[in-house]
Amino acid sequence: MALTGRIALVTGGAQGIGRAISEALLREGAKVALVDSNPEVARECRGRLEEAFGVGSSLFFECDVTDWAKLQEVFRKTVKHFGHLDIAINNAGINNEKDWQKTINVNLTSLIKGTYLALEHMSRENGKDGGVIINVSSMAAFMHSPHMPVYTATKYGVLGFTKAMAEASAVGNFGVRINVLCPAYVDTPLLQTIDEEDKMGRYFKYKEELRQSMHTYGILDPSLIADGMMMIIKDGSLNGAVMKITASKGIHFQNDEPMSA
Ligand SMILES: NC(=O)C1=CN([C@@H]2O[C@H](COP(=O)(O)OP(=O)(O)OC[C@H]3O[C@@H](n4cnc5c(N)ncnc54)[C@H](O)[C@@H]3O)[C@@H](O)[C@H]2O)C=CC1
Ligand SMILES: CCCCC/C=C\C=C\C(=O)C/C=C\C/C=C\CCCC(=O)O
Repeated sequence: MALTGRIALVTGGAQGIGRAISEALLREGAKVALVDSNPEVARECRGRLEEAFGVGSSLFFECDVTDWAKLQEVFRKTVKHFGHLDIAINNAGINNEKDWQKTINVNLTSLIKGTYLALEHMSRENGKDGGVIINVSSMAAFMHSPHMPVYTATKYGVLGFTKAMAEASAVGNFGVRINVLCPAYVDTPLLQTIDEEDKMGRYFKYKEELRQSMHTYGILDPSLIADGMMMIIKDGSLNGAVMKITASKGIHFQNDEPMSA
């Protein structure tokens, strides 16, 4: 997929991984709608992106992805403004083991809603031209960390939902490729939550173990995650792909064993 003139929507786009992919897309000539709930980081991000890529290239929406009506409006306004939608990246995510229901709501429920909204605007079923969706999971979907059980559960959920949806898209001829990305630790403000008792709850006491785990497995640069996303966006053969990105193996794919009866 050539990216000039393509239209992308990125949730959690103003910081960390979301910002890195937004910048990569803009560099290659795409136009990007950035959706973020944090007005401060969004303001800073907006200034930088408009300076670097021009005022018309990006759109900013202050929106909490858990607000269903607002999220619907954001997709509608993006399509109205740019004319259509080609790429949706459901990236917004949090770590909050204390308010764990919020973690499920942001990381899983809202990602499912984001996927359905993206399909509404891209699927051939709705008379649209197709596109690509990337859902952001984590290596936590493969690692069973005892210090982040609900976060881990949401990332397992994202993995399973996305694989099932990819097959639904193939079977239903939606014309939309749906893939999942599973990074290991990435150098973003999310990692700092291990020092926040109100986010870690009963697992706060394990923060040194988590720090040690980061040391053991390494911490990736967000630009590498953006590189992986760009590979998925550009490779038209990928649907249902599970891309892992780790310090030890770099960008690689998970291959499931075929099920036997
Ligand atoms: N940083 C890491 O080590 C890893 C992160 N991930 C996943 O990557 C995704 C992005 O994470 P990071 O960039 O690291 O986090 P981050 O905390 O640096 O950035 C997340 C962005 O999402 C926004 N956001 C959070 N809740 C939101 C909501 N309810 N509605 C709208 N926007 C919201 C934040 O304001 C922020 O701008 C998450 O899904 C995370 O679980 C996956 C593997 C590793
Ligand atoms: C509740 C505690 C959270 C603390 C850290 C915050 C965010 C973590 C984000 C992740 O998604 C990272 C998850 C897992 C990575 C773990 C190991 C990767 C090892 C991969 C390898 O090299 O084999």
